[in-house]
Amino acid sequence: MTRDIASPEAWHNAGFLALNAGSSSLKFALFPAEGDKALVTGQVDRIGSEGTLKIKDAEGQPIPPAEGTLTSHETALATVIATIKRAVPDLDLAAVGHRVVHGGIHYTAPVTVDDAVLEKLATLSSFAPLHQPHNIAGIRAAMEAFPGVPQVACFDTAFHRGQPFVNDTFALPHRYYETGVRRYGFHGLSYEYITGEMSRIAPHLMAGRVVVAHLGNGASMCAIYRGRSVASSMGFSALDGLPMGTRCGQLDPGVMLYMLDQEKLNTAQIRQILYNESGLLGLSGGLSNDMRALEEADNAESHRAIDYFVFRIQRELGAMAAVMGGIDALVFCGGIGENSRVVRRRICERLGWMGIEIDHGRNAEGATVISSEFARTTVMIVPTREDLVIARAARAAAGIPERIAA
Ligand SMILES: Nc1ncnc2c1ncn2[C@@H]1O[C@H](COP(=O)(O)OP(=O)(O)O)[C@@H](O)[C@H]1O
Ligand SMILES: CC(=O)OP(=O)(O)O
Ligand SMILES: [Mg+2]
Repeated sequence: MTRDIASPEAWHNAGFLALNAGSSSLKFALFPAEGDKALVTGQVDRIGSEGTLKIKDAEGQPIPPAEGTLTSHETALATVIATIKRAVPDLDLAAVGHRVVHGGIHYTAPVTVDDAVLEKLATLSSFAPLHQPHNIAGIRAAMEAFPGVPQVACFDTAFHRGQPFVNDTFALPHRYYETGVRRYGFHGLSYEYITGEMSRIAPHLMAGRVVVAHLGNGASMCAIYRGRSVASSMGFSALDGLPMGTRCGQLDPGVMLYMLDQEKLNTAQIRQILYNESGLLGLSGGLSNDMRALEEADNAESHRAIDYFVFRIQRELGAMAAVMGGIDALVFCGGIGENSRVVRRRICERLGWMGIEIDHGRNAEGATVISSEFARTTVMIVPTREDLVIARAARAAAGIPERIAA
C-alpha cells in the first residue's frame, strides 16, 4: 500500500491495530488515525479448547464475533480480524503494533519488523519462553492477514535499557553479562505510558523520584528518577521480583537446585511450578490466582497470599526509595493497583516513615490522588494503557503527520 503521507485525506480511514499477545490471551484495540479513543477493543482469553472472545465498540456495546475458532494464536487472530472487518467495513489498516516482551540488549525503541528482525526476535525466545513465541506468532499472523502493512514491534524491555550497570547485572561470571544474561525489567510499555501521563498531570513529581507499582496478573515495580528507569523488580525473566498471579517472584536459586537435586524434577516440571503454580495461586494452596477471588474468600489461605504480596511490595518500595535517595510519588496501576482499595491500603500502612499516608475516603473512591493532604509523598492511581503506547508507536512508524485534518 502506498500512501501520500503529506496528504491528510490519505489518512482519513486509517486504522492502527494494537496487539498484545500473552501466553493464553490476545488483547487488541483498533485506533483511528488520530486520538486516543479506540474504535474497537477486545480480548481473547484461554486460547485453546475453551477460548472466549469479547469485543466491544467505542461506546462499549458488544460486537458479535465472526465465525471462526480460538484454538491457537493464529486462528484467534484470524477470528478477531474477521470480526473487526465486519464491524468496520471501510477499515484501511495503516500499521499494526505488537507488544513484544523481549527486545534483548539491542532494541531500545520500536522497530518495523522484517524477516531479519523476526529472526533476531526468535533468538530471544529462550529468554522469555512463555511470552516471546506468542508475540512472534502474533506478528506472523498479522503479516499474513495484512500483507504490505507495516508490523511494528514495541518492546517491554526498552524502557529499562538505560539502567545503571549495577541494576542491569547479576553477580555471576562476567561472561554471562556479555552473552545477555542481564536484568532486563519488563512492563516497559506500561511504565512509558505512566511516565508520559505523569509528565502531563504532575510534572513536578515526574521531575523527581517516582516509584510505579504495576500490579496486574504479571506484577513489577520500577523506580523512575527524572523520567528514567533506574531500577526494576523484574530481572532476567518475567519471573523475578514480586509474586504474581501464578509466578513465584524473587527466589533463592538454591531452591531450584533443591528441586533438581533432591526432588529430581526436570526443567519442564520446574518451569511449570515457577510460572504456573506459584505466586498467589501457590500461596493460597491452589485457591486462586485472582486477587478479586482472594479478597472475597477472606480465609486463612487467601490471607497468606495477600500478606506475602503486600510484604514484598513494601520491601521493594523501601529498596527503590533507597536507590533514589527518597521518594516523591508512588503510583499504582494494573488490574490490582487500579481496582483493589484493600491492597493499596495494606501496602501504604505503616509507611509514614517514608512520608506515605493515604486518605481512606479517596482511596475507597479510587481518586487520582489518594494520599492525605499533608503527606510528604504523593500517592496516585493512574490507569495504564499499554495499547495506546503501542498504537502511538505504530502511527509514528507509519509516518502519520502530527495532526490530521478531520
Ligand atoms: N475490583 C478489583 N479488586 C481486586 N482485584 C481486582 C479488581 N479488578 C481486577 N482485579 C485484579 O487484577 C488482576 C488482573 O490484572 P490485569 O492488569 O487485568 O492483568 P493482566 O496482566 O492479565 O493484564 C487480577 O488479579 C484481578 O483479580
Ligand atoms: C512481562 C509480563 O509479566 O507480562 P504480563 O503481565 O503480560 O504477564
Ligand atoms: Mg499485564
